[in-house]
Amino acid sequence: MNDTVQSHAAKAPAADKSALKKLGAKVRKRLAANPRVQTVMEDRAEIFAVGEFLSAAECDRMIAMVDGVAKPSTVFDMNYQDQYRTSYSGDVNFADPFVRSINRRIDDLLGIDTSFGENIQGQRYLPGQQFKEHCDWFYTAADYWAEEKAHGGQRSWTAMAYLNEVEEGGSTDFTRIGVSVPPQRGALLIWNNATPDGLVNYDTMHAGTPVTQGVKYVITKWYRTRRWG
Ligand SMILES: O=C(O)CCC(=O)C(=O)O
Ligand SMILES: [Fe+2]
Repeated sequence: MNDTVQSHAAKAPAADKSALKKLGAKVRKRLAANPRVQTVMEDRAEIFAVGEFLSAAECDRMIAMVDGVAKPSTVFDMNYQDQYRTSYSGDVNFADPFVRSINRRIDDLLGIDTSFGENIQGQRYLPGQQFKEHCDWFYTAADYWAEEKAHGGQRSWTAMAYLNEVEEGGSTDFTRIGVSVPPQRGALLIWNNATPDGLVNYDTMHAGTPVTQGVKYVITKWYRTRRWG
């Protein structure tokens, strides 16, 4: 455990615990009933995948949109200058009918109220770029938490789609549990950021490892525990 994590664990109350527990159970049940959903891991962290969730044509269309919005990434106070997340990112236009249809499909797959979902974010990694180890859930001891708490609360599930094959590197590594997912065009990776009890799950720590050759495109959608925005 690093210092940040340790101080968080000491100070953090279990924010949105019952909502996270409920949403965990609801989505878990829905995914289990879907034969397209593969289980990547389910004990220390709940991680699932759906192959060919997006068609090649949909991936290409999304890639063009990501290229249109990608700028240096910022992750709250850990910003681009810190070299923490060096990929370029940006929200794709949520009002675009194509983006709305992809949004609906992800909402429907997970069975989460569409109002809980943040806007889809696109990311592009060039050689050498990465997103270092992090958790998608919020540190409730951090300054940004008051704002996030008022706008949807804790993050519950993450859904991330790979839009292209990467020549080399760029896997998504769940660093504490030894799970490494290589980019596969059109595949959707889904995970619960909380434990079945509704506490933030430290075993969901993950990284977008450096791309060493080629380029990597992904879209990410994060869900809250309540209406976002
Ligand atoms: O690009 C990846 O593999 C990981 C991206 C990620 O962790 C995120 O968008 O939260
Ligand atoms: Fe992440």
